[in-house]
Amino acid sequence: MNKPKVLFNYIGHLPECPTWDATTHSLLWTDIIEQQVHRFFPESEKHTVISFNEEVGCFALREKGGFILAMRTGIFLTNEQGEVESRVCENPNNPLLARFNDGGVDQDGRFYAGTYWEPKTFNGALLLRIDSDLRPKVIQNDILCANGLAFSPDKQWMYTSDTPNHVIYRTPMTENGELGLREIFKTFPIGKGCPDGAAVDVEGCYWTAMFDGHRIARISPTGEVLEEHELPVRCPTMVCFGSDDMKTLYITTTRENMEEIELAERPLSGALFSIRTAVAGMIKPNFKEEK
Ligand SMILES: O=C1O[C@H](CS(=O)(=O)O)[C@@H](O)[C@H](O)[C@H]1O
Repeated sequence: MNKPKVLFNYIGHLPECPTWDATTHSLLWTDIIEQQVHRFFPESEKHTVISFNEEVGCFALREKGGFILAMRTGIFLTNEQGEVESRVCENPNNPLLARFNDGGVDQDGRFYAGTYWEPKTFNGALLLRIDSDLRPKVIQNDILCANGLAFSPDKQWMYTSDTPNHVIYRTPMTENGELGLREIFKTFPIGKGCPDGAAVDVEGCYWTAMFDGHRIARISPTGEVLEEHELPVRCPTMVCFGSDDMKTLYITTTRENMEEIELAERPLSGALFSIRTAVAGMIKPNFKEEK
């Protein structure tokens, strides 16, 4: 089995939302706490950073060029340089209590972004969807930390996870994107790591970062753990597929809330890793707008 490799010499604070840009052959990700979007070109090792005024929980590339970004106070459209063109909507949660976290785009180009209920007092977070008409809809609630968004290749299931609640959910979807009732897909015992950001491969298997669990797991559509890939860090945050054959799994990790003693023991906490996989991953589509 392939071992995870360090992608390049970079240590982030809270890297999330790795996104492969097939047009430029580059990998993007956000560093939520540092309020930045990074881009790395694996061939040339060129690295660029765009800074924002708020935490960027997640983002997607727009079909028209530029980004759709879920920042603490709302969802924004920007150009390629990250300059804000318009605000799509406000954060439907109180932004003083909940920032945006995980998100992405489904195969029909709709953008989803979930929040993180930071006081952790109850499941106060939610999942929001922006369709091509740019109208926001809250599509799910009863979440503590929205995570793990991914879609099955047959478009029948939306997967999500809730990291501190140790659970992966799946929700049936109709052809036009209507969602049914959320159901539990898999739960995880306390102390063995919790499901964080995820991606799906062409066989419909769900690859999840196991936060607090030092590993990435590949889970079959029936919930069986098929593969596990150990990492030299405790907290991977999210994965995405990329490269020309879509057989490279890129992994973000974090050093958020870690003590000096742990950072000394696991100095790669916050680095980006990659693993070559036997099966290709699904392409992450760009966000589609009508106007
Ligand atoms: O996605 C995220 O998940 C983690 C895990 S937890 O909610 O604390 O269990 C969190 O630390 C991180 O800030 C967030 O981006």
